[in-house]
Parts: sequence; structure tokens; C-alpha cells
Amino acid sequence: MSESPPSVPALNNRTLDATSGGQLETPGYDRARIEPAVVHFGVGGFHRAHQEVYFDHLAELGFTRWGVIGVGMRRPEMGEVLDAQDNLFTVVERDGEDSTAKVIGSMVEYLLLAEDRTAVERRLADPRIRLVTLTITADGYVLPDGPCAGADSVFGVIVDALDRRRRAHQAPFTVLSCDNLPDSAAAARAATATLAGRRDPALARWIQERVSFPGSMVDRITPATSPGDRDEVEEDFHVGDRWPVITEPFTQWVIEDDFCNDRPPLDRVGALFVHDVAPYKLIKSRLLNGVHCALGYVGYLAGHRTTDQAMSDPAVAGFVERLMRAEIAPLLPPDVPGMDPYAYCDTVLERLRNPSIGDRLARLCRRGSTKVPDYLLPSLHAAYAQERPRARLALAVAAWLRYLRGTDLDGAPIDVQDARAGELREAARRGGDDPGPLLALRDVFGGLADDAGSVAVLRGALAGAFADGSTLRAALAAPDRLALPRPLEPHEHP
Ligand SMILES: NC(=O)c1ccc[n+]([C@@H]2O[C@H](COP(=O)([O-])OP(=O)(O)OC[C@H]3O[C@@H](n4cnc5c(N)ncnc54)[C@H](O)[C@@H]3O)[C@@H](O)[C@H]2O)c1
Ligand SMILES: O=P(O)(O)OC[C@@H](O)[C@@H](O)[C@H](O)[C@H](O)CO
Repeated sequence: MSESPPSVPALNNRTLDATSGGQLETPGYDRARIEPAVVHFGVGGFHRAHQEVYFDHLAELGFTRWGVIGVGMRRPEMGEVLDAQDNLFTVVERDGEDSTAKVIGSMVEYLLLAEDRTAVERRLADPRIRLVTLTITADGYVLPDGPCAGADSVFGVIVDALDRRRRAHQAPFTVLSCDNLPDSAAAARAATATLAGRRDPALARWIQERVSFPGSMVDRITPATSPGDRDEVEEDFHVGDRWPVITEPFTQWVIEDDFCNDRPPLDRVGALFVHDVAPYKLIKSRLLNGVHCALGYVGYLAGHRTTDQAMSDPAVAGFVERLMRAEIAPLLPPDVPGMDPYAYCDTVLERLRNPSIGDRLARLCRRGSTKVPDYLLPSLHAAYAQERPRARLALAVAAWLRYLRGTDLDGAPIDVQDARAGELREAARRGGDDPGPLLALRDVFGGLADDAGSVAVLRGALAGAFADGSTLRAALAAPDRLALPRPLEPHEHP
């Protein structure tokens, strides 16, 4: 992100008064009084649009003992911006024509792990730190093999810090993952236990007995900030923020009530503490993340590049709505307090139509080999097991298989962003209209090859739905027809 022109004050503590007023809300509390209690790893767009906003609201209510120390991983850009801005940044909520902005003041310090591990370790040893939160993406939970490997990962740092606390007879901190993983708490616990076990069995036992890893469901659609967004924020709100965050008004945070060292009063600012987060995560991941996958691949092949563009195409929007209401929602638990699957469909559809956050389909399409098995295929497998309709689920998967060939319907190249892109592209191209070579990858597709009904839709779609925009739109309107046996050619008649 570039420097702001001199006419607009650059955002920092000194210019806050000049910046405030008009449309822009600024911290109403004295930032000097905020004490750190949270160390957060992975200061990307989502953390700033979600968890920081909750902690900022707490400070607005007078809870000043829940400040956040942000820790970045490798890339120095975010640190340079936050350093120049006294760790202030702007969160802009956009909904159609409406747009509101708030400068967030809850981050008290930012450190880059790659450059200043010792400082991160010192902060984690501070008994005031009672909570560690994570948004490090699914890749951050993958540990290298080897008896001493992984020490430089986030979990290596966490294990070091817990060991120091154990030796100093101090209380540990809670580890709260806010990443989109089917069971992010279990993933965080397993990575911590693995590294602790490699180091010292007594430490591993202490962690197992003393440290809590609450599950959580996080939800707020947050695209990557573009340079155009930055300029618009400067123009609309007269604030020289070099890296604002654009997000939607909707936000949700459901957290298991399992904290080993104090609990932030997040229920005072809209979060929900529950005994078991699993059903909330299930509904969100199937109806939002699974649908994001479907919309990404179908929308991209239909020629669109953002969610709102795709949702203003009646063929795509109608497909997505029926996919959600007729095929996915009936598979979900109907009695989760505060989260009715059909009401959630309404909300998600409205959010996907939001014309002003500019969420790019490429963001939804990346990492398909992780996300499709986690979020879309489970609905297809469940529909098969329960003998429920599944033609739209199968067509969405077919769109992914077609996308994996690496060219769109006009033959233009697609940048398939996936750790397994090479292997998947090779199988997609080798198979052509036959999904067999891809379905043979059972670590991705599970037993989908055994579901003859879905395989028929996949074959029908690959052979007929992706010839051009009109065949795709016809398939989206009537996906059941894809599975009909094709008419026999004259020479095939018995
Ligand atoms: N953007 C959203 O709409 C949204 C909503 C809910 C949850 N999430 C989840 O939040 C997480 C972050 O997403 P984001 O949109 O902020 O992305 P982002 O690209 O803005 O930030 C990603 C962060 O993860 C860190 N990271 C990447 N690879 C890592 C690794 N191997 N080890 C440690 N850290 C690593 C990066 O340094 C960066 O700070 C993801 O797990 C995402 O699924 C995002
Ligand atoms: O972040 P990913 O790559 O796992 O998934 C992309 C989006 O589906 C996701 O970020 C959603 O926007 C988010 O989960 C909404 O809460």
C-alpha cells in the first residue's frame, strides 16, 4: 500500500483528533490505559475485521484489561504500516450504498516473529497475557516431521512459552484458534501436544492437564484490501490509513466456554459462549464455506469475477439458493439455539449479494483440495447416505473438476491456487469428460466414486454442461437432467 497524499492526515495517535468527526468513529477510550492480555498470531485482514473489533468494543465499554499484541509471521509490510500508525487501523463496513468506518485502537503493539522472536517470548511470559489467539490459515497447523522440527513455527513458540510458565509455576494461557478448519481447536491442541511431546513428556502432560483449547466459530466475510479500497477510504472518510480493512456489517463469534486463565467478557459485545461449538461450526461451514466453494467455481466458469457479479446472474443465484435450501439445509441439525439453518440461508444469501465489498471469486476458489473435502463433499456424502436430492451438490463438484483443468470456458488460463494444483490438473486433463482419474484420489474425494448417482451427474456435466455459457446456465437450471441416460446413437441400438 502506498503513502497517502499530504492533504489527508496520516493516521496515528497524534492525528486522531484531527481525523475524528464526520463519518469516521475513533476510539472513545484512552489508549494509554489499555493493558495487554491477548497475543494474536497472524495479523491479516480477518483478524483486524473480527477479533480486534470485539476487543475494541470491550475497551469502549471500559474493559481496558484486554488489549492485544499482534504478531506477524514473515512479511514485514503490515508491521511497517502499523508502526507508522501507532497500531491504529480503520475497519470499514460496507453494505450496498451504506458505509461506516471505525478506527480500532485495541492493538497495543505489533511484533514480527521472524525478526523479534525474543520479544514475542518475553510478552508470552508476561503473566498479564491470559489468551493466545490464532488466524494463521490451515497451513500454519502443518508441522514438519523430525524430532526437533517445528520449533520455529507458531506452535514451537507457544510450547516454549508454556514450558517457561510451567517452570516458573505460573498459570498457562488459553489457546483459541480462529481459523477456518473443521475442528480448529483439536488441530491447535494436536500441534501443541506433538511439539511438547517431542520436547519433554512432563511438559506434554502439564499442557494436557492445564491448558484449554476452546473451539470457536468465526464468521465475517473479509476480502483482501485493494489499493482502490485504500483510496476510497481516504476519500470517503478523510483518513490516511495505508492499510484499512473492508468488511460486511455481519459478524458472529461463538466460543466454547473453556478458558484456563480468565475469560474476556466477549458476551458483553456480541459473542456467544456455548458448551459445544460443533453444531454452529457445522451449519456455518456447510452453508457458507461449502456454498462459497460452489459459488466460486460455478460463478468463475459462468464468466464472473466477484461474488456480487455472480449473484446478480439469475442462473447462478437461483442455483445457489436451491443448492442451499433444497440440498444442504435439510441435512443440518434443526434445533441449534439461535442458528436455524433456513434462517441462516436467508442471511447468507443476502450477504453474498452485498454489491460493495467486492469479494473476489479467486479468493473463494483457492485451496480447493482442502476446502471442498471439508465443506462441500460432506454434504454430498450425507445426501447420498440419506437418499436425499444431490444433483446440485454434484454439479458444484463437477464445476470444481472442470476448473481444475486450468482453463475457463473460453480457453483462457486459470491460476489454480492449490498446494496440489499440479497433480489435480494432470488428473483433470487426463480424465477429460471422465471424472475417474480425479475420483481415484480417495484422500480428496473419499468414496464419491462409489456413489453412482453423483458420478452420473459428474459425467453428464463434464460432457455437456461446460461447453459454453448457455449450456452451463441450462445445467444450473435443471441439474437433474444431467444424470439422465443419454439417448443411444443409431449404431449403439441393440
Ligand atoms: N477472510 C475471511 O472472510 C475469513 C473469515 C473467517 C475466517 N477466516 C480465516 O482466517 C484466517 C486468515 O484469513 P485472512 O483472510 O485474514 O487471510 P490473510 O491472508 O489476510 O492473513 C493470513 C495470515 O496468516 C498468516 N500465515 C499464512 N501462512 C502461515 C503459516 N504457514 N504459518 C503461520 N502463519 C501463516 C499470514 O502471515 C497472515 O498473517 C484463515 O484461516 C481464514 O480461513 C477468514
Ligand atoms: O478463508 P478460506 O480460504 O478458508 O475460505 C474463503 C472464504 O470462504 C472464507 O474466508 C469466508 O469468507 C469466511 O469463512 C466467512 O466467515
